[in-house]
Amino acid sequence: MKTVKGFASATVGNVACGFDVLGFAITEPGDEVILTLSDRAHTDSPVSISAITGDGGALPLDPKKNTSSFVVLKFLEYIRAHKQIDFTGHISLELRKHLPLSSGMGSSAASAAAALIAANELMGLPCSKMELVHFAIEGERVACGSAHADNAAPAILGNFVLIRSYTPLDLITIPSPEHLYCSLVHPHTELRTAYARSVLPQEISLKTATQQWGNVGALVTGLLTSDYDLIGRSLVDVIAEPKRAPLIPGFFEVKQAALDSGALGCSIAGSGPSIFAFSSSEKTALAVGNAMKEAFLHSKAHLQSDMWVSPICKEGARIL
Ligand SMILES: Nc1ncnc2c1ncn2[C@@H]1O[C@H](COP(=O)(O)OP(=O)(O)O)[C@@H](O)[C@H]1O
Ligand SMILES: N[C@@H](CCOP(=O)(O)O)C(=O)O
Repeated sequence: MKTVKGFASATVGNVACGFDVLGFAITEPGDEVILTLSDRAHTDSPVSISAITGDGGALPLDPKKNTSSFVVLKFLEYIRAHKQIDFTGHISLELRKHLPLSSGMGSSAASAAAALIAANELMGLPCSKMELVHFAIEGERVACGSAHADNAAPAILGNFVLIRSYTPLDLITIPSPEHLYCSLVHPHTELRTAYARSVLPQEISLKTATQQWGNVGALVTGLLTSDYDLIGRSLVDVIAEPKRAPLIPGFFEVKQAALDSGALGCSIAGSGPSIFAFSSSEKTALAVGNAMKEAFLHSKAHLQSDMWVSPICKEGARIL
């Protein structure tokens, strides 16, 4: 018997203007996956889920439906076909969820990334982290019906990740400026990723497109040059935020509270309902996060929320 524990932290997809093409990882919180390898096949499937904690019983135990076990199945198929590793044993998977579901914090991606980093360790590191991203993206298709990489890629790789192309997959990791901090606030309500995607327009005007890609280029430039003002000016989303903000009670009050407290910029984390803000110091990020929590509480919905302040995670998914 051999046991390995993997960890992957929360991620923020889109990063305002980068819908489906930009995301970053924070350091905490995250999901843990414990894999136990045994020589004998216990069931027809080479992977089974022994336990899930922290999900309130919401997640599927079927190994083909839970993102954590599904990606391990895909990983085993891949190393058999491309790495000449024919796995004949059994892997028992325990998932410990510390990320809230349907939160905008890349919950399904974190489960998948933690499982993949553990499986790769268990099988003797046959794949690079970049190879593992492919399986994590397929896990997103199982979780919410779309194979978007802006949570999956940073969950595995850390840092900021720009997805230049999906076919073929072309990912660029972008280092974070030294003094960039994220305030992430999760209101106690759910917004399913699949639904939040269903409200988006299928077509946009040329004017809207030029605004959006101008900001993506400026945001990437700001990150690469540590230009904090440019980062803040670039956090403008004219595609998803206008459609999704009405789905988040108190969004506009929370965003204004963040900016009034010194945030560089603020927008929806992923597909929401969480909201993130960037600051150029940890002290400001803490003040911004607290102001955002207060704004949720005093909004019409009187929402309680959880708040984290974090630098950008540079390591990505890792073994504990
Ligand atoms: N292991 C898993 N962890 C989280 N969500 C999962 C998992 N397996 C399946 N899902 C489903 O994935 C969907 C996407 O939600 P989730 O990823 O939690 O949202 P977000 O990415 O906004 O945090 C949810 O409907 C959830 O039930
Ligand atoms: N690009 C995706 C990001 C979804 O992030 P999640 O954390 O809410 O799953 C989208 O905007 O749908």
